[in-house]
Amino acid sequence: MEELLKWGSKVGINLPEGIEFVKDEKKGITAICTSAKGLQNPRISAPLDALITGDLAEKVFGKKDNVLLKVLLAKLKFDSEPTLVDGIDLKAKFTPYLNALPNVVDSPIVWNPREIALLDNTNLSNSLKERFFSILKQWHDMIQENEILNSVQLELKHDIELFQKWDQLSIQQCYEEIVMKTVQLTPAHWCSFSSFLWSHLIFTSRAFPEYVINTGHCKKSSIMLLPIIDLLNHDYTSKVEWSTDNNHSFILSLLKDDIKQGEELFNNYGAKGNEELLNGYGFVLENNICDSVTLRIKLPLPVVENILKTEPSITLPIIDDFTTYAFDVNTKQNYSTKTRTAEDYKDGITFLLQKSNDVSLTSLLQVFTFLSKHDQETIGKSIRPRFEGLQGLRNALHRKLDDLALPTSEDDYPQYEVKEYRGYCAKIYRDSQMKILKHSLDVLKSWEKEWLKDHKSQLLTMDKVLKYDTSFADTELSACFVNAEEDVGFDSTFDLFVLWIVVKTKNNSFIKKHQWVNEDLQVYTENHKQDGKLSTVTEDSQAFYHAYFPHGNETITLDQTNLALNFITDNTFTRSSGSHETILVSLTH
Ligand SMILES: C[S@@+](CC[C@H](N)C(=O)[O-])C[C@H]1O[C@@H](n2cnc3c(N)ncnc32)[C@H](O)[C@@H]1O
Repeated sequence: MEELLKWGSKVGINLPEGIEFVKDEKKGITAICTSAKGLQNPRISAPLDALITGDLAEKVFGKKDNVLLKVLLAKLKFDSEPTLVDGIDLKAKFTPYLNALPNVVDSPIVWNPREIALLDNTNLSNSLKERFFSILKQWHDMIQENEILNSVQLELKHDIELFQKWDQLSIQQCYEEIVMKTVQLTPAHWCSFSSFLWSHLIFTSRAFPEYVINTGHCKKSSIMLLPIIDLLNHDYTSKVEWSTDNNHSFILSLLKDDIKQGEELFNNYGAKGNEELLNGYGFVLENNICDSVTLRIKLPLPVVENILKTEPSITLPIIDDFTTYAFDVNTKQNYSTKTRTAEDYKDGITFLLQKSNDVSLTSLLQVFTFLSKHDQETIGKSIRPRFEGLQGLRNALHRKLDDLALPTSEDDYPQYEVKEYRGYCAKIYRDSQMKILKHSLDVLKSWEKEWLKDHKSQLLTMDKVLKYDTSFADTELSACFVNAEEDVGFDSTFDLFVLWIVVKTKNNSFIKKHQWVNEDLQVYTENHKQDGKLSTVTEDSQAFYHAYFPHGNETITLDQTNLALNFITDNTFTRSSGSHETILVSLTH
């Protein structure tokens, strides 16, 4: 560290008095205020010449590009030969910085198989191979495309073959064949994938946007490294400003005028959840108020097209709407779906559930409502699809929550050790994901309770039917089964509703309180006269009829059962919680 600070002052990095860099077991290097008087709005600045930017990559490899910048860092770190730019050896120039960079960033990308097993059933584990491949592909495509790097291809044969047989590789092989060389800093070649992976993680965990010093003259996505400034750890409450001057220096200002002795100085990497922090930076925050659960829903593109066309008010975000870089303090920008087409959703619709707001939950519910809607129902007016959508969403969240509670496969990999810190990160990440899901389920439950209350007069439960329609309960139902050889049991309130409709229409005996059901039935039959829906007996209706009347029934026909079953299917929802109660919703009431 001393060497790095000495180098920093030589190259013009300006650090205020009263800051000491101290090693912390969990956070690595931390910047601590040592001044008895405290620090007031301290600023750290670094001149352009002390930075590692895409311009250097361009001078070495002929093109300014983030991937080539990562290759440059790998070259400086692992190539024993000098890297000359304008007569200066960059390797020698940046040695103190290169030596101070962490050997390993604790991203799950470089965890061993046992550690990865601790993440079983989380998003991070489910997408690990996909993310690993996208880094490998970045490296592979760059090697193929760049003429200067073409010359080293022969030495990269092993890694290129790994790329080619990627589909057959297990996580364990990735670890053994690639990652071990990365974490042990023993890549076969400076341009190998193992060295690229080290560099890639250095960039994901500590890069800054170049546009701060080069506004309008670089791509928005261009990144760079800022020695010493990048030693500051993350706190999402820290107020900071990133700026520049006429000489393109980078200036980090901490907007806090009372940093006390012993306090840590923080940068702010943005409002990031633990998934993003763990994946890109290798750490998590306990009680992270920015934490979220990412839900990706893949729908057939014609369905997406239909939503975009008919329900433009439904918000359909994609992952890019949330992707933030190390440098985006203003995360979760506003996004507009107006100009999107179904093709934009080929990788799915992405929602980020958070405890702090219900925005995503509301949008998700709209999507589930849309998916539950029949042709004659509308999103705004019909309450049945809203209730059914809520049940569908609740089921989906429950499944995710249940998956997260399953035991992991950690014991399958006894040959590997678990690093305590990684075990800790996995636990905090998983627990927080579960807490957010439970919170969302609680919110859905409270919404359902509210709606049930608000729409009480339009809803009918079997309990209420049995309570008021005493003739059905006492005689009409049993009369249907007088010839049954065995006692008949009713599987569900859904089935009872179908039988109720069958019996009441046959006997024309709806009680006054339930006349609206009779009216709804007329409307329903009328609505479906044109489309022929009711003229074909469905397989479900046949199965229902044969289950209850295996030897037929003298007074109840298959056609009547078909009408009742269709009516009940289309006009009820079944609660997913507890009793799985079916509730009839009025069309006209
Ligand atoms: C930009 S660097 C900060 C300097 C770093 N501590 C070092 O030793 O080089 C980012 C890395 O610091 C660590 N880090 C930053 N903020 C942290 C925090 N709030 N808690 C734990 N680790 C943190 C993580 O290892 C992360 O990858």
